[in-house]
Amino acid sequence: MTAELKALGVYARHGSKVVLEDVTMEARPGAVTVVLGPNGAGKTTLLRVLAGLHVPAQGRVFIGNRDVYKLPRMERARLIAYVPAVLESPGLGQTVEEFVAASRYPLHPGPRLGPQPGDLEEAQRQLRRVEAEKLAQQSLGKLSSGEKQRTLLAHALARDADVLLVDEPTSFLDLRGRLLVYKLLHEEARRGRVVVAATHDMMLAGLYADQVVLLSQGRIVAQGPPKDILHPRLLERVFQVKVEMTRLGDKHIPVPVDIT
Ligand SMILES: Nc1ncnc2c1ncn2[C@@H]1O[C@H](COP(=O)(O)OP(=O)(O)OP(=O)(O)O)[C@@H](O)[C@H]1O
Repeated sequence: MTAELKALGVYARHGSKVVLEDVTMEARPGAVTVVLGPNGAGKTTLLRVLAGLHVPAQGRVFIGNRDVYKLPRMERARLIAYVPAVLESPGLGQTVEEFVAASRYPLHPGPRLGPQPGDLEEAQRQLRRVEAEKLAQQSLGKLSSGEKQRTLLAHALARDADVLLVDEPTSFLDLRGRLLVYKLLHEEARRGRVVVAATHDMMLAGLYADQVVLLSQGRIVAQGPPKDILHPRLLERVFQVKVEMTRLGDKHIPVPVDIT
């Protein structure tokens, strides 16, 4: 059973600029936690801090009682899969299938010897899940933005990690792709993983979040279940837009209708 992911009193900087201040949050297994905030709020930095990729200036990050920054690198890679918002890989000569399979290297002890038995099959399985199986033999450098985004998610899913951290996972996707990705994130959560997704889209948060962490100017403004956090007054203050609520089944969805 996966343990919860916790940030305690985290401060983070880029150079001399402090971009996260006193962030304390928890993401529990079984739930999709959405980090919601406008451009520049610190979402990417927070996800990278949680992933063990951006050392906090202060504070700590734990999976259960294990300090993420004290884990050996390969063990951390086995535990945490991080999906950046954009693919900036130097290995653009690789095929999509090779790239996705390479995500499984941390699962195999010893030197890197190329794909191990089962890795390519797992890559193909994850490419099918993101509806990108036709891309398997294409060069990574020749994909559209949306195709790259699907490939990045398949890459993370192939790691089979306890913790899945995804940064703006649907920014380049068509409507079916968006619905598919959040469906997959819920499937992963239901399998007992910790799933954290960052977005600036309050409607997506209303539709898909089990928990919301609302971030503004590097600080957490509120966190909890969507029904407690996604209130027009709070959202209007953070996003500086006028918000109306609409109902969809048992969900209350915030809809931005104008700028303020
Ligand atoms: N490499 C960097 N060097 C200096 N400042 C940075 C760097 N990366 C981010 N920042 C600054 O840190 C702050 C938080 O950035 P971050 O990318 O974490 O925000 P975000 O909420 O993910 O934004 P967006 O929604 O626009 O992607 C911003 O003010 C940004 O200008």
